[in-house]
Amino acid sequence: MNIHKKDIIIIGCGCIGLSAGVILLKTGDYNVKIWAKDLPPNTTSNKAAALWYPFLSEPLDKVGRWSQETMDYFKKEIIPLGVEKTGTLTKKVYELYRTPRAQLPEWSPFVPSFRRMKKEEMLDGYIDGFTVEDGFVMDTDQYMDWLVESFKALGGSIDQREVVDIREPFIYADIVINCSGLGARELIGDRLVYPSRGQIIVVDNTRDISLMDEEDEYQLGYVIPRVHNSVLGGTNQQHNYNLEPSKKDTEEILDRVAKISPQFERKNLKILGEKVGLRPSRYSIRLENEFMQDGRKLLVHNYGHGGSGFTVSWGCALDTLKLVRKGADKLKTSNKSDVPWYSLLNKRRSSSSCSFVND
Ligand SMILES: Cc1cc2nc3c(=O)[nH]c(=O)nc-3n(C[C@H](O)[C@H](O)[C@H](O)COP(=O)(O)OP(=O)(O)OC[C@H]3O[C@@H](n4cnc5c(N)ncnc54)[C@H](O)[C@@H]3O)c2cc1C
Ligand SMILES: N=C(N)NCCCC(=O)C(=O)O
Repeated sequence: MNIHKKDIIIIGCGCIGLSAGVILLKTGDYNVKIWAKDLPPNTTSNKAAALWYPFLSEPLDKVGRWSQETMDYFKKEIIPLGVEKTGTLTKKVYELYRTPRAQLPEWSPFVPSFRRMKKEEMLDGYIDGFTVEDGFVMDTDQYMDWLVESFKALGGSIDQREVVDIREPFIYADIVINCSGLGARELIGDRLVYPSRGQIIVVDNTRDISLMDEEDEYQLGYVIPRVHNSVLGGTNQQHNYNLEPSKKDTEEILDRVAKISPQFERKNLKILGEKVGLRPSRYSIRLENEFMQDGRKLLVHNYGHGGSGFTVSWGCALDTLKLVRKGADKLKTSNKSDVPWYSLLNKRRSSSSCSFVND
């Protein structure tokens, strides 16, 4: 531990906590430790599809900027490292509608390659849609392992431990980053965070374009081609905590993706497995500073990313760094000595100059 660097503890080892940790460590200004109850592959992040596309997260203007910054970060720092290392590929995505969509998504002005689909691109049965040429998809387990490796290579360390009382990490660090996802519900009592249950099916075929039938934001139909397989989805069941795959959901997902194109009919698919994750949904992503213990401690909140954690992860990590810098400057230095008051008595006897402050 380098004593000239500020110590930071991040609660959470999902894509949000790990991205924040990498950005903080890259500055060279901080010693960063992650404390997390569950580590990859046992996080929600590992259960994600995942592709770059804002979904089930607010506020849409900030989600737009964070998504664009994340796409830039992937293009500059991750895609060039190669798919074998990071499990990430650039993939075009089509968002398909069976009814006309007059409104463009509020986040679209932030994404240069976003446009409405052309007639000649449309799939049978659909009449409208949007596309992003340079989105990315990732094999989430491989990408999460790369994130852990990158965090550790930069000097970060990871302790598997549950935080029951938010004051505990402040014994060891003046700055704590709360990347606890759905866990914020218990950890800090934020009842505005709730689970939106997502189930996916992993199949062996890979395709060249991500296809998402977005007609119904609860009964989802999507096919996301990844490096070694494709993911079919999905569900969006609010306040559902069931982590077991449901046969009924599997059947309904298969029916929905078969409607996207006959090439995804059951007879053409080889199912490799199913995954369930609980999206950390909230009316708005919480990314803000909270001063604790009379302004001597800083808690930076970065949780509630719903269906867009990967899509906004690096944009939120960069804003986390800005919040740490802004908050650290305002921290009151503790007038409470770390040394217990009674140990000053000895000093008092040896030198009359010592003045000692009652705590
Ligand atoms: C089926 C599905 C598909 C998805 N597809 C996509 C997609 O295509 N694109 C996209 O951008 N997003 C997608 N998402 C959403 C994305 O997975 C989430 O937004 C993201 O994983 C949230 O990351 P996180 O790090 O906040 O949470 P998590 O991955 O849940 O990590 C939270 C961490 O905090 C720890 N923790 C919590 N409480 C405590 C505590 N008290 N003490 C210690 N540690 C604690 C946990 O153990 C864990 O390590 C999908 C989600 C699902 C379920
Ligand atoms: N725009 C979308 N439909 N995204 C769906 C892709 C998977 C996902 O984000 C989720 O299931 O949370």
